[in-house]
Amino acid sequence: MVTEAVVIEALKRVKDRDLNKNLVETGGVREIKVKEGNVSLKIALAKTGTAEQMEVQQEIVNVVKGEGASSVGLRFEELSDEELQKLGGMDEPAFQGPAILAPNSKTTFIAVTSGKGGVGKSTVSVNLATTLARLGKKVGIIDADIYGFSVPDMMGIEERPKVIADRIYPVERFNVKVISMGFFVEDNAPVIWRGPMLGKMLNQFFTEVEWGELDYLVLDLPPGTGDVALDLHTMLPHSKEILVTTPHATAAFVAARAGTMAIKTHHEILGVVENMAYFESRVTGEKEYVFGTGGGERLTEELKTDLLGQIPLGQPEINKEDFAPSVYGKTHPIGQIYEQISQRIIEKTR
Ligand SMILES: Nc1ncnc2c1ncn2[C@@H]1O[C@H](COP(=O)(O)OP(=O)(O)OP(=O)(O)O)[C@@H](O)[C@H]1O
Repeated sequence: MVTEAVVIEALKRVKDRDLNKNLVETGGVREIKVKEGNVSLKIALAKTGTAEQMEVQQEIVNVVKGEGASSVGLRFEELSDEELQKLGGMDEPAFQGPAILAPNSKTTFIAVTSGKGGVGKSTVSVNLATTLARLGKKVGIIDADIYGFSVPDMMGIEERPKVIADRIYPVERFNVKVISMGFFVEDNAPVIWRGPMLGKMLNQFFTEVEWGELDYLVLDLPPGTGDVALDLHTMLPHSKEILVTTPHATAAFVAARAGTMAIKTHHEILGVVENMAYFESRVTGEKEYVFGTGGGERLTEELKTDLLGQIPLGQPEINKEDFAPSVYGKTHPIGQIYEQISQRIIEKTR
């Protein structure tokens, strides 16, 4: 005959899915009434209104009927916060993805974005990556600018990544591990990318590339607020953003839109880099504001963030032995500015 004691024993065989403990252990059996084979129960779970609740419900009915009950009535409620705390909180579902994306990953993701093309986003990405590495950090860069992958050329990379046993090994240059969409495209052919393809490609860069341990992974994103930027926001909820703009009012205005998306998706904006900020005459030292002034400042005000630095117009020295057309050396005045910006980034991401 079904009794209260029998029902309790049966409920020990049913687990609260979120706590991985049986309903008696969790204190979730709130009420048991047994009357002429009819059992009525009130059960508290960590979470209700979920698919797991439906499973638990079915399992309770099965085990109690298995003990001879002719009917089982059920009501549910949630365990209190204090009870949950005493039970050590809910079991986090085990992370399934690549190590670099795991919640305990030590890698800081820095997405470099701009509103408009041609403002120097790739140049800034490459130089931040190389100076962060120069300052002793373990750094990787993903050239995700599928409309204009330029990072390999800018860094003077001619080789391709090695593939060993289905794992992709990034190319190393100036102590930065580099992966670019350009490595996987034949003969610089134009590519028509559709949204889902872009997301897949990016996902592969996280799952199939052997990054090793990284302090920073810099992402050179396509300009604007398109598919890739959106995918990335979902894929990397903790990534931090740097916005690149020129001093021109229009560039700053468009960049603000990209920044607003970061805010909406709860991404921290590390700050703004104003590129092509001025031209400094080597002869007189006088500064000319060729593209106007104030774009970077206006953007920082709008997004309530910091101006990380202003980079003047200027080309790197050409070094024939170690050719990299867009990487400013340690002693170049612009290289020094990048070093200061990198130092600020390190401070802000400690
Ligand atoms: N501070 C600078 N001084 C002089 N030239 C610069 C500077 N910054 C960038 N450039 C040049 O401007 C051009 C555009 O730069 P870059 O490709 O980095 O821009 P981008 O915003 O990434 O463009 P896209 O979105 O089209 O890829 C390049 O030829 C680059 O060498």
